[in-house]
Amino acid sequence: MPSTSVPPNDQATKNRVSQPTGQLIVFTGPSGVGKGTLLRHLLGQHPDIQLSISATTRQPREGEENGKHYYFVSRPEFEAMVAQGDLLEWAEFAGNLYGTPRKPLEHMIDRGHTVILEIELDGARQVRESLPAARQIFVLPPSVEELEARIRERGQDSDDAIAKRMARAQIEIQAASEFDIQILNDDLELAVKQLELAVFTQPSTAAHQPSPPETPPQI
Ligand SMILES: Nc1nc2c(ncn2[C@@H]2O[C@H](COP(=O)(O)OP(=O)(O)O)[C@@H](O)[C@H]2O)c(=O)[nH]1
Ligand SMILES: Nc1ncnc2c1ncn2[C@@H]1O[C@H](COP(=O)(O)OP(=O)(O)O)[C@@H](O)[C@H]1O
Repeated sequence: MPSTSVPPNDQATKNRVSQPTGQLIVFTGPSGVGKGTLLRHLLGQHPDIQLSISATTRQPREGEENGKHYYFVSRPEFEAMVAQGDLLEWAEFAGNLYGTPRKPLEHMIDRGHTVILEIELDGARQVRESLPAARQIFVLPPSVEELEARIRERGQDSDDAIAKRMARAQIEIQAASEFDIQILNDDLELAVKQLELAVFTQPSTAAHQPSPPETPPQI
């Protein structure tokens, strides 16, 4: 796959001499499927991979830190970011706004990093339009019942927030086939291995491999 660079949006970027560019990976799946868990394992093994930090109007959960898990902002602050073109993509999810700050992402990609955007379906679709070379991965749950059990077990969302997430989950799961790669998160260890493979395998290389002959060549 060709590397993905974020379109330049200022003069300094346009004037820069050519540098290695990294790849962008979009990572999507219904709330509670285990995206955060899978990424923690992946980043534990590959600390060079960067995770984009989103802006959100959601209230911080217990243990979440501003600037580490999210940039927690007010709705007017978020709307100002949108108006100034500061976000690569953004969407409303379960009553809150979420978006990807453009500048830090450009910086990481330009420095040659692999960067992962953990974002919901609408945002993934926006990135597919603006940066079609970004690899898109979708995580599936073993079942909708198991998904709800995981959200409840996590114990961090109100009943209302869980109901909104479950309603959205049905729509998101139906869109899984739009993504380049689907990973079933049933056995966690297996799913982490599949994620590693999805991130580190270059699909264009595989696509250009000659197919093996059906019968061994005659000598
Ligand atoms: N479009 C978009 N979605 C995001 C962004 N950041 C997080 N999300 C998604 O917003 C949804 C809700 O995230 P969160 O409130 O942390 O809940 P959780 O997924 O249940 O842990 C998830 O599907 C995230 O992937 C972003 O920058 N843009
Ligand atoms: N393969 C798995 N099997 C069982 N439970 C899992 C698995 N993956 C994640 N979980 C659990 O599911 C819950 C939701 O995971 P989380 O990573 O927060 O999901 P997401 O980031 O997609 O919202 C957590 O309690 C987590 O420990």
